Amino acid sequence: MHYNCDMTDKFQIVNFHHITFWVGNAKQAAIFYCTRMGFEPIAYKGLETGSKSVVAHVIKQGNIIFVFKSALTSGNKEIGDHLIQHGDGVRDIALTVNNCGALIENIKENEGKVLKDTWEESDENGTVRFAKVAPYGDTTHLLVENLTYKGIFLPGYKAPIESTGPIVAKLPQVNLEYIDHIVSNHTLMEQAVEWYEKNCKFHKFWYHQLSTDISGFRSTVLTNHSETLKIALNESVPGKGKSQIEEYVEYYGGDGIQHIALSTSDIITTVERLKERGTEFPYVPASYYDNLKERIRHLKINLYENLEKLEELNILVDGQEDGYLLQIFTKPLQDRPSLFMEIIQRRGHSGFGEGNFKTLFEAVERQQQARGNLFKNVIHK
Ligand SMILES: O=C(O)C(=O)Cc1ccc(O)cc1
Ligand SMILES: [Fe+2]
Repeated sequence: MHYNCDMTDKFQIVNFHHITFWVGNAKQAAIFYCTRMGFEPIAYKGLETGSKSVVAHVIKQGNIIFVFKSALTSGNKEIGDHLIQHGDGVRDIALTVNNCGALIENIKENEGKVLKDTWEESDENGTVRFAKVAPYGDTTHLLVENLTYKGIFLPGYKAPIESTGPIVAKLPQVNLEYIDHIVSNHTLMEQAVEWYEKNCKFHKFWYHQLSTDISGFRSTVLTNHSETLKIALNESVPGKGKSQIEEYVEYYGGDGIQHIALSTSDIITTVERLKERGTEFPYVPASYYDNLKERIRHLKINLYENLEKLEELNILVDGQEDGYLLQIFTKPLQDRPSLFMEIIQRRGHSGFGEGNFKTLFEAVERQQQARGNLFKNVIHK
């Protein structure tokens, strides 16, 4: 059956609610993100709260919530298999929706995969309705419809049982504010793009393709009806060698989340403080900054930041007369070259930094080369 009516009447996907990582040791992973990136513990469930099989440490910064989960018992096949396949990584992107039931009905009409039909959970702070769906690979979306909930996170979670300690408390504030966009890597992205278009009623926001001497990729950006939420999907374009998308898919063991872009309203201070905390950023060649002054003039960007400071911190700039954005990637945040973060500041520019794509791509490619995974003249079958 085909719907002609506007499904956005029936449901809306409003925003990112939280991101869940499945990791080998949730306690240690959570403290890594607190120490390196300035998150703070806000909620917990584990043995002490009556959660016998899975532990969850919930950390927050601005509106950004990360949840780290690990198995407490031996023989947890679901989390165990996920770890063998993917290593530590993003399992789920929870989405805030205004009508869980209507979204699930739409997915069923489209024969999209529903992992778990709607259910409700309550505690003394109220009730939340959930459902769980699967867009591609082993990545899932928990749908979260807040019916009456007023607690700190979600039903069943309690206050954290430990703090980050006195030294972390002294570290400078990073001031990350919200999730700007999320990007996934795919062997082939078309099916996943269609999944979001049909099931979530997302529409295409942007499309871009680029190649270097060795490799290339294409990227499709999707957004919801009111354009409050953006996700991008990447796949390789055939080139002379292995692309960073292929490297990711090989090490992650399938399609999955490549980066999460976190926003700040003062990227210079944010990046300085992330560096003080030990977060590492890839190098951007000086030639980028040699050209930047001219590009800024050409694009008629009214740059507020100090150019030398941007160069010192390897922050990139792109935009046009009516607005611009500043962005930087971190290095991968675990041993496998899988997940990294992007830090982004928008000054009146809601698009993607087309003029930075190649520089960002090449900065990752240099790391790929250092890992011994960038070869020319690989024959593609
Ligand atoms: O512009 C952005 O936000 C990007 O994130 C661009 C990008 C995405 C993926 C890559 O592997 C390299 C560059
Ligand atoms: Fe990005």
